[in-house]
Amino acid sequence: MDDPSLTVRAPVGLSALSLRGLVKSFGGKPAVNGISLEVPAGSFYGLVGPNGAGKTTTLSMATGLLRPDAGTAAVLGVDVWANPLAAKQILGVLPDGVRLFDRLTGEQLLNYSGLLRGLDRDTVAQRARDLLTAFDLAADARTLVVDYSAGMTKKIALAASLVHAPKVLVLDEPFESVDPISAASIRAILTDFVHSGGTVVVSSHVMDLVQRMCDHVAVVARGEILAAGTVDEVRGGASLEDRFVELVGGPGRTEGLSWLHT
Ligand SMILES: Nc1ncnc2c1ncn2[C@@H]1O[C@H](COP(=O)(O)OP(=O)(O)OP(=O)(O)O)[C@@H](O)[C@H]1O
Repeated sequence: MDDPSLTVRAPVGLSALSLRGLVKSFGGKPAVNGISLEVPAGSFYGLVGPNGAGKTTTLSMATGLLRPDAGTAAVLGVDVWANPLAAKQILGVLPDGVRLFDRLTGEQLLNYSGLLRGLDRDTVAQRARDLLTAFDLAADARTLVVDYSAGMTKKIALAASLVHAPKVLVLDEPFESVDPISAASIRAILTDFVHSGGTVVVSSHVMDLVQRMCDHVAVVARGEILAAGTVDEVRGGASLEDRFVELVGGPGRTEGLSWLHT
């Protein structure tokens, strides 16, 4: 953290997200194989792993979107599956492959999301305007979400996940399809959120971004956690990217594609 005065105000020792022994199989094939993870309150936590590692499956179980075969998930001590309404009040979620009510305009979608969360009309209208401005979508507030680009859709979904002022944000690939200027402003919004006492968990494939942005990281592969801790602990003096490759295994073989050579 750049400014030492911006200390995290979360209760000491309380996990923002506590995953214990999460298991999920699809058609008998294990996707998540007993994942346990403690995300400290006030941390900016990165979840990295190769394609198909089980990141989305884990985050879906952690946020009440996919029922685990076994294991538990709790947000700030509230069990996500035993007490879903209370958990969802303190959680903001950007799911993978965002499915939105895309026949609404961006502004209507934010208003709808806020009203669903029980906010009053005036509060929600003000927050919707603030979020549209913060995500550089004010000019497209009256455009249908179905007509948004992929990056704009990601941004409006992220804005919708914030409208009820959650305490813990779980974001699956928030930077995918987002241009560099928007990515920088999203990073600033998330960093500010953490500095004010919130917790952010992001999955990402971009190691450099995770190394710069996050203070903690977990490396997932084949449905298991290979390493977890502060970014410095996990990378152990190397770059996160080199450490990732070392943990997960090197690049695949390309010899079989000789027919592609010109
Ligand atoms: N609904 C589903 N039905 C069947 N198999 C699934 C389903 N969802 C995920 N899987 C399988 O579970 C495994 C983990 O997938 P998951 O989407 O969690 O990985 P990921 O780490 O998020 O990958 P990526 O980085 O490519 O998004 C994969 O083998 C995937 O094929």
